Amino acid sequence: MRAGTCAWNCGRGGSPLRYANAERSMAALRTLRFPSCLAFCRKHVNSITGRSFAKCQARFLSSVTERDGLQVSHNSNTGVVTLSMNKPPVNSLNLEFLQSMHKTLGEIQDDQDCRAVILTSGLTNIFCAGLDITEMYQPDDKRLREFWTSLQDMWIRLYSFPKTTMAAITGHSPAGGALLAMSCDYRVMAENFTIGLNETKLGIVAPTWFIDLYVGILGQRLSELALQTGKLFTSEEALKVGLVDQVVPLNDVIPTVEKELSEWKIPALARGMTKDVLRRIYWRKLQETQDVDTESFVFLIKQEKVQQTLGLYLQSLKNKKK
Ligand SMILES: CCCCCC/C=C\CC(=O)SCCNC(=O)CCNC(=O)[C@H](O)C(C)(C)COP(=O)(O)OP(=O)(O)OC[C@H]1O[C@@H](n2cnc3c(N)ncnc32)[C@H](O)[C@@H]1OP(=O)(O)O
Repeated sequence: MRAGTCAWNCGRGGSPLRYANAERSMAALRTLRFPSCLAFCRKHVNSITGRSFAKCQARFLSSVTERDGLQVSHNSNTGVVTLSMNKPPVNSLNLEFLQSMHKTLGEIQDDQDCRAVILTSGLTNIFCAGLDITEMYQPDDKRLREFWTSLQDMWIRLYSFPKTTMAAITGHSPAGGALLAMSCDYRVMAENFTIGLNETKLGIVAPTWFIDLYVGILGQRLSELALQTGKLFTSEEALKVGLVDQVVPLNDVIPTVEKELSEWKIPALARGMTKDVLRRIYWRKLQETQDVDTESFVFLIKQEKVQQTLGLYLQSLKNKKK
């Protein structure tokens, strides 16, 4: 955009009004320098493009990038980044996906224009199916270690994220999927799905740092029952026990999160420091014992009994279709 002309190309400030370019030129909104032209342009955009001003504005105020199974859309009007998991069929967390999430969260953390993140899914009916079971079944030793370290790193980054994080849980969210949601500051879930730590059903054990989160949210007694039985809570049950903060119809999940975010008008430093005080004991505990945690994971996963049960569980997922 030429300095001295209206960002909307409305003609004020020197350049001629170019109706045909009006919609395109709204991209310049990001560097809006003549806010007084807004009302004028609003009128013209409506009559020129036939699209609503709000729609055009939302489109051009957002930048969307897609990479390695993640879609990142940045709304520069609100400062909210929507991080959408988009790895069919079920957003299972494999090594590469975990690395991609870790890297992307790092970039969002450094983005000065971002004040909050919505973590959601681009897939129908699934938020995240948890860890990719194929990473743990008949694994390669080196990759297994790398996989677990990537999960630890990603979790530490998400859980200690200084900006506000909200989970828009638009589908099922077992085990590692529940961990993602629980690591956010607020959770809105769609009706009629399930969430919870069901590890025992797969013959595996949720690590201490998963359990710590559960106990923090559900309390000791309920966690004992739910963890031992590998319970998956329905959305409605999850709301009752406080595992999620709101349950709404599917189409209302994102708008509800956006509304909630707009109501969190809290001074960023105070909110961020408070979160840090509450959470650092947990992520630091893992950070200080990452190697031991990895070795204990590898040891357990390689047990013959664990491998057998994982194999059967994988098979039962595949047999579902038959
Ligand atoms: C011992 C040391 C400590 C270990 C600590 C581990 C910590 C966390 C563990 C985990 O997160 S383990 C993963 C737990 N997840 C689950 O139990 C979910 C399993 N999946 C489902 O229940 C269902 O797939 C679903 C998510 C409810 C979706 O159902 P839908 O009917 O829509 O889709 P499916 O037909 O069942 O699945 C499609 C396709 O995806 C494969 N798949 C599903 N989940 C996983 C997964 N977690 N990992 C790898 N692959 C998965 C499924 O087998 C199907 O494959 P194909 O048959 O199409 O090849």
